[in-house]
Amino acid sequence: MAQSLRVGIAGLGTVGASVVRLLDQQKDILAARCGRAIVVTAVAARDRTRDRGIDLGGLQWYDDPVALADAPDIDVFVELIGGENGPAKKAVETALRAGKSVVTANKALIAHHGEALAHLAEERQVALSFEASVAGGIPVIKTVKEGLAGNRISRISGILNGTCNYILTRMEKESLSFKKCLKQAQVLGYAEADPTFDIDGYDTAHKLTILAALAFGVDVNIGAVYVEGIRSIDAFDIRMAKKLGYRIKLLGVAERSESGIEQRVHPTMVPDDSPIARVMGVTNAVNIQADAVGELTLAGPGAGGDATASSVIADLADIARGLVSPPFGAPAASLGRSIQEPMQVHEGGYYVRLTVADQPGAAASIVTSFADLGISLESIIQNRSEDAAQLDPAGRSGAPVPVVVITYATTEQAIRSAVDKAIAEGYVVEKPQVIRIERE
Ligand SMILES: NC(=O)C1=CN([C@@H]2O[C@H](COP(=O)(O)OP(=O)(O)OC[C@H]3O[C@@H](n4cnc5c(N)ncnc54)[C@H](O)[C@@H]3O)[C@@H](O)[C@H]2O)C=CC1
Ligand SMILES: N[C@@H](CC=O)C(=O)O
Ligand code: NA
Repeated sequence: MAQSLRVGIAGLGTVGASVVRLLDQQKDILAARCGRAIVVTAVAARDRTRDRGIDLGGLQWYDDPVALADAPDIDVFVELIGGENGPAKKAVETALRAGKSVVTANKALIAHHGEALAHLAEERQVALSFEASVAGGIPVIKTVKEGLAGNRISRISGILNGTCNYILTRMEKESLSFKKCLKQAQVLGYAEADPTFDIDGYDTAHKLTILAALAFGVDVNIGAVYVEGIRSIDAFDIRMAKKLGYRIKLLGVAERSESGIEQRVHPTMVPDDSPIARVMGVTNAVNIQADAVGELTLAGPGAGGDATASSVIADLADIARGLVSPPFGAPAASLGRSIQEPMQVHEGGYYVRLTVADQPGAAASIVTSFADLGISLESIIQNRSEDAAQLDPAGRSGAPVPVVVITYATTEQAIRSAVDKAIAEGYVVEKPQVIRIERE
């Protein structure tokens, strides 16, 4: 059998520990498939004493991941530390400069520095692989880069953050608080070290921009993504969505338009009988629309140690087989500038919740504000329903009342103007809630 592939792993947290354990557990199957063994020979981690439930005996230990990245006795450097800059970036650059292939699960790093790192990898003719960085265990990067190489992709969208989908699912199904669900996602190892990346939508944006670069052959441009997270979604919106026949999901959507590429991340109401609405818990789903294959949907675990390790190991297997290709499919120098569609031109339906003082004329002023902007309303819900009563259980007269407006397709610009106009009328007493609706 050919020489073993010697792997150095930096970061032995949720994903790193799973990679070490799974590489050992699957060593025979991997050796048979790759024609050579894949062996962890060295690690870099901060705490030598922590019990990670894995056998680290006999491995060389580095305190500094950059020193590991430069070590002459590893062939591949695996970065599982995380973070856009700091030691992760320095170590990955060091490994690539030293002519070593790199595998990483770090979407923040790739979304911010992917192009520069791809140039470096291509110059040195080594691999820079990041299957684990998007949708955890789903082999979506391989699918787009290899499986769909003969397609022109028009749209790629989906649920790309396990933590947010887990939170929204448990809030809906078990009426748990946002805070409690987030805490549980952290305990299960789904959330980022700083979970604001999850709940404020940036993690989804990182993943989306990586997919957009692969799908459309454009630069990795995180600045081009419109981002909103799920922090403002509350139990009332979840219940209203259900009543109206929708479910709320955090979606990432990258789509070609006539004038550019739209990249957006925001909570979205989807029909509750649609396939995307049925994706629950930590599961992610990616829908791809392409000219030859038509439509394709991949679903599977989007986070968690073993599921993510599965993708890291798939990248290592490719490297063990000697497969090296440009990190973004096309050579980095050929990636075109993406022309970002401004969010204001986005068209679709909207859910708008305006909490107003319970006074005569309040609801009528909202209807007028929307009508003045030419927005057609599918429905307006403003009676003192049980939902309103829950906001104000005493049912006091004059207490704030939520007025929910569902619109037919209109533009983001029109909605923003209508909401501003409604606020200017003086009845609105809380920050409005605006959720986009995807009806198909
Ligand atoms: N947890 C998940 O489900 C998924 C995580 N990822 C990504 O994988 C990467 C790792 O994530 P997790 O394992 O969840 O994080 P984690 O926080 O559990 O593990 C990171 C480890 O890196 C260590 N570390 C920090 N600085 C270091 C340094 N200078 N030298 C050596 N080790 C250092 C930390 O002590 C920690 O043990 C991140 O980029 C994350 O975004 C990607 C997909 C899924
Ligand atoms: N925090 C991320 C981990 C995987 O990428 C998520 O919840 O999806
Ligand atoms: Na993946």
